[in-house]
Amino acid sequence: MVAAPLTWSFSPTTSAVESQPRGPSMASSASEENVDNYVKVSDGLGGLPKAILSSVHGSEAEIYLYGGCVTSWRVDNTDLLYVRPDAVFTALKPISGGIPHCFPQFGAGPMQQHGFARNMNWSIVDSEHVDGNPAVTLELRDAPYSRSIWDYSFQALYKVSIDRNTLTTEFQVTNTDEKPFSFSTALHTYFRASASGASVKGLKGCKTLNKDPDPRNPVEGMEDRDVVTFPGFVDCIYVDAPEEVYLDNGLGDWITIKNRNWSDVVLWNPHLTIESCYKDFVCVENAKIQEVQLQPNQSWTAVQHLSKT
Ligand SMILES: O=P(O)(O)OC[C@H]1O[C@@H](O)[C@H](O)[C@@H](O)[C@@H]1O
Repeated sequence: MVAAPLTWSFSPTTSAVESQPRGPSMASSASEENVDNYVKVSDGLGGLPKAILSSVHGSEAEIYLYGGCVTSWRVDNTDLLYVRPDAVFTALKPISGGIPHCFPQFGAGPMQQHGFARNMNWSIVDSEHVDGNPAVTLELRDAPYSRSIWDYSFQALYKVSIDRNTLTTEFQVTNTDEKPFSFSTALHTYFRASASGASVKGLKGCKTLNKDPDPRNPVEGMEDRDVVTFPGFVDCIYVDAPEEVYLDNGLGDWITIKNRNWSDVVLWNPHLTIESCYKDFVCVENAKIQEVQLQPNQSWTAVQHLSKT
């Protein structure tokens, strides 16, 4: 394993609200800077910095520091993730696509939908590679913007690594405050798909909380299908889901979605509510719906491991 010297990190995390649009100095310093042979930072859309991971095996991933959002995961020259055509890269709104973070709240609640982590700037704090397979670690800390919404000191670390046909993310939240806090969270993964042909296996027998028709009052049920499809609007939480589920994206790819400590799975397809692109993706989200309670200095870690089979 080789740890690269760090050449890229941002000064204190700012929010979209506090931060000004990125000025030329930030944008120009971001263009094509090598962190090492396998990790590069360059200007992405809208001049927003993104880390590009390239494995010796040909696979690649891109991560925007805005939102700590993985926007692309390419295996065999095919991007298995999906960014919606209406996604904006202005740092004024979360990036709609890839793997947005929902933290410290999943869904609707006292704060904005899905929390604030997806609309704050994360920093690169580490990078390494193992036999030509790169990894980068991003960090998000509390800032005046997050404090104005959720008045706690925290550190979130997000390690993203790729191998020949895998993308692994490790998400760790530490309570750096002097008082306890609790949160819910998810990785809101958008997979490129043919929604009408896509299906998910492995959820049979799970308790379901169906957010359709009222996301604030989900209806309890039980999944009795071996193969769950997306015939129309789908917005459903699978509670205590297994550690492994399988996505057939309807385009010829099978993706195994393994996890450690992400206890729940959410399936979402907006159907006609996002008419322009609902046919082209499905969301299969590893989530932690029941709030995690952390005492001062305690951490919580969860891993998501995607592999194209
Ligand atoms: O449009 P957003 O804020 O990214 O959220 C999209 C969807 O995200 C899903 O995770 C939720 O279950 C849905 O209820 C929600 O509509």
